[in-house]
Amino acid sequence: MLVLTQGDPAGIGPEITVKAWQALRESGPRFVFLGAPELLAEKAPIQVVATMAEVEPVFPTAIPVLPLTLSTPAVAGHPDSRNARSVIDSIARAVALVLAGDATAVVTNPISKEVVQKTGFAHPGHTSYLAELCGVPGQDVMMLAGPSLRVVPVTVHVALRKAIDQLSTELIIKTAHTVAKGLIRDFGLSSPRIAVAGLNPHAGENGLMGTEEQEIILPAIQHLQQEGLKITGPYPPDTLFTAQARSQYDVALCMYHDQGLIPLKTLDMAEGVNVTLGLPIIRTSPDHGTAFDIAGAGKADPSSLLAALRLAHQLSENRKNAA
Ligand SMILES: NC(=O)C1=CN([C@@H]2O[C@H](COP(=O)(O)OP(=O)(O)OC[C@H]3O[C@@H](n4cnc5c(N)ncnc54)[C@H](O)[C@@H]3O)[C@@H](O)[C@H]2O)C=CC1
Ligand SMILES: NCC(=O)COP(=O)(O)O
Repeated sequence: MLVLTQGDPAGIGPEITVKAWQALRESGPRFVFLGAPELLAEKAPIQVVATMAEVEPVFPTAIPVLPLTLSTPAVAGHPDSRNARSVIDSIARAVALVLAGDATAVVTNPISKEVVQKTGFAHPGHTSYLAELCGVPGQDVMMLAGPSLRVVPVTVHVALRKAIDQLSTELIIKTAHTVAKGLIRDFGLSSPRIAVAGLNPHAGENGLMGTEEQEIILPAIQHLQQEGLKITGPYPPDTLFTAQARSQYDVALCMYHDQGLIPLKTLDMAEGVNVTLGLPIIRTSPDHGTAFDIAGAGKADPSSLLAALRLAHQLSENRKNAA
């Protein structure tokens, strides 16, 4: 049984939750929504439950809801930081359910980083908060996975100037270790092929356009190769995502957020899934955000959430079988 968080109540989370339930109610995978019941109640049959034991038989006929309270009524498209507490509580309670063995994986609906950070939330998003909740702070790695491509940004939610400053040989090595372990254990790849992007145009062209490749990235690759990893690069970023290049690797290690997420969303926006590696639990999420601009309009596409629910189920089965 998966647990699906509320996400921002003013975003498209409630709408895609209902659409996902309509698609999965007969076939599964089954999930329980951990959020305010009124977000779904007008759009679909719901059943408020008190414990996880009640969830399973409810799913084919109603969305099972473990209830949370909002501080103020949600208005689609108009986020309100007074509801940030319930957004954060939903994530924390979902993780606790999985750690306790009452649910198999956490799937998160999108949150607004701006809204939660206004209330003092100290994390740039779910990913590092999940690691903290799981007792493994700093071990989290973000991976976006789609049918065409997997990407991992080595630096994530920081300004581009800071991302360049944050890049280090040690960070690349640590990230690659987590990626290789996750792809082997959860995705069933026996020897994942990792391609590493350069940072600069033409991957620096031998120092002509930047030295990070020679000073930071190449030493990490050489170290990891000596450990036996199938890792190559640094490759010029502009040709790393062609169909021919993608056929040569299982995951691309990217030096900053948009270097990886632009190709991923361009190729796979509808079916892209955000997976957190490095945790003792499985967590997935749609690749998109809160989409406040279309919230409440009935236009939201549930495909990425559906892919996230299906992948969470598959990964938890893989992990169970591997154990
Ligand atoms: N996992 C998460 O919690 C994520 C949260 N965010 C947050 O979401 C907020 C908005 O971010 P944006 O950059 O505007 O990205 P966004 O993904 O929310 O929206 C970008 C564009 O794509 C459209 N779109 C997104 N998902 C769609 C769907 N399922 N169906 C139809 N159209 C869809 C939107 O209408 C908008 O035009 C920010 O606060 C950001 O931090 C962004 C990405 C992931
Ligand atoms: N760009 C990906 C994103 O914003 C998701 O972040 P997180 O909330 O999963 O950490």
